[in-house]
Amino acid sequence: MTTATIRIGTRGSKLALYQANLVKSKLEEAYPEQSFEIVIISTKGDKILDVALSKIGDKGLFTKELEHALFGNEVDMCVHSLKDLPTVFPEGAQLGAILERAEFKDAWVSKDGLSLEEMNETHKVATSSLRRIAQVKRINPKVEVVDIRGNVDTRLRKMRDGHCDAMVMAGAGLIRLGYNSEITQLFEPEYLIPACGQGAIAIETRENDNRIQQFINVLHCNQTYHKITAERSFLNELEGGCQIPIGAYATIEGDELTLTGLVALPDGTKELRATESGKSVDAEKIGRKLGQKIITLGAHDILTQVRNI
Ligand SMILES: NCc1[nH]cc(CCC(=O)O)c1CC(=O)O
Repeated sequence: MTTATIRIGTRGSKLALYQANLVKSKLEEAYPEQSFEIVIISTKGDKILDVALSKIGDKGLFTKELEHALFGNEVDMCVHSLKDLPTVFPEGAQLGAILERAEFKDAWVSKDGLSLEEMNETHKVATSSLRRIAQVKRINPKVEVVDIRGNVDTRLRKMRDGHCDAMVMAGAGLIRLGYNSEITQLFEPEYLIPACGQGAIAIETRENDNRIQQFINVLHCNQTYHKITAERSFLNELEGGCQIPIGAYATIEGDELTLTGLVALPDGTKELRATESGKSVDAEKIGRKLGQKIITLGAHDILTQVRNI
């Protein structure tokens, strides 16, 4: 099965490149005769670095230009952090494959090794995710939360330069870039609920592109697919994006999937949680059911309040 060079589209950040190269090397291993290349595409999210992510409010911030390249036949697939992908694909695009999920927990990165619980009014915790802000404030309302942007290296440098005393970041991003030693602690998911799809790498393709689909099938992980389907269907039911404090994580035992979701106020004063389970193959239904359940608990009030801030 050898065809024209297959082009893999990615953002240019170190993390994005790492993920795209991971996909490339797995494909090269599976298809030694086929040639693959990486094509770097810059996105709006890479260009706007001075505005808090939660204020930009654009769902396809890190993905639109990549999809443009996909439709314009400049690339044959796009590699994304699934977390950055809107829950609904644009017409003509689809989730071609999802790699086995790596670390999905959030990590605590503390300059002097203090835990979040040990900190007080003098300590600054940096994160620009409303979901993390809400949960940090719930765990320890004393700390000051400050915004931070930029890639992982920039953030670590900013912390060393005194911008903050600690940060909450996706464990997956740190581990992929070799910063394991910077992780003070991983938060258990039930304590600090991760973002829907966190830690999963997605391959987006053109609909009906059978040639590419055949190549990427070897990368697909069905268990991960069920988990992220449940998490994203929950997110979709709540019409959430990265501007809203929503999180969820699924676990699977045997063929039973359990999904726990969170909707919170960014100041940490109110938080709703709920759990739903069922068969893995019904992941989408479980996500929708959990969304409905959390709405009956009062999620709409929270979401309306957040949108009006
Ligand atoms: N929002 C940015 C983003 N998108 C994906 C990751 C890390 C990798 C992942 O979660 O899969 C990160 C950084 C972070 O949240 O700390």
